[in-house]
Amino acid sequence: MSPVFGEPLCMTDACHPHGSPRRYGEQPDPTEPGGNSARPMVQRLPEPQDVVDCLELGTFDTPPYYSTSSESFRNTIEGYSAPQGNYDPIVRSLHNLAHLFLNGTGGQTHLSPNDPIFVLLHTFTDAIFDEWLRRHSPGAAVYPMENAPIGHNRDFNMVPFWPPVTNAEMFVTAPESLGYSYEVEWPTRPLSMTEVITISIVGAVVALAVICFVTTCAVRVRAYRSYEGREPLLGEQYQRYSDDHDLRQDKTQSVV
Ligand SMILES: O=C1C=c2cc(C(=O)O)[nH]c2=CC1=O
Repeated sequence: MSPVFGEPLCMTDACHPHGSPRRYGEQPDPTEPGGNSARPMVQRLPEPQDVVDCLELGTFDTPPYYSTSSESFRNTIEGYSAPQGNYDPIVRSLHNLAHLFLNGTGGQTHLSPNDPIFVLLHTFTDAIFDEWLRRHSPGAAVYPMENAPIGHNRDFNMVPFWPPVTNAEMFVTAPESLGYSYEVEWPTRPLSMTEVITISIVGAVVALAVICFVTTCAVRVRAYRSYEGREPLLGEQYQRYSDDHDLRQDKTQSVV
């Protein structure tokens, strides 16, 4: 039976042992082991603008280095903050929002890797992280040295990788250090009103300067052309005042 949107969902463990809502009386769908193949819990996916916003966050992580961190790129890309970085307990964005939209198997932490789309979602999330590192290295790209949850300080080994690899060793841009790169056309931020006004004013001033320059050149060329061919008042045959003056001085000296 196909699910009917808008019907009440059972939200108790008695109805859905894996913790996902299923309609009363509905049998688990073997192709959806997570259940909850009815209406998604959220009605929208992340937007390109959300990616633009989170890429602008200037700090990798902030205390308490947890899912409650505010103005933290890590917590924002994870999806516990608004895309602009402010933490709000009811907000789900970016990676988490995509998981919740997937619903069913892809929407539950302990099952989501079974959904093939998991790889695409996490690869794209890593591509955003790689782009953030590229844009903010080395200034803002600082991994917490201490006080992060266990296993998440800078020099701690990442669990469960073997041979051991520290968080710091993976806090590097992929093309330079890991031997792969992502081919993504990143969305761009639309200009703010202030930027539009500033660009318009600068453009107008530059245009005015060009017009003034061209007009001045044209007037000078015209003046020069109208001067050409006219007889100068003082021709070459006339002695200049300074020559005349020098001559007279010489004469005076010889008399004396
Ligand atoms: O598989 C996952 C499912 C998730 C659900 C949330 C949530 O924000 O409620 N976050 C998730 C991460 C997952 O990896």
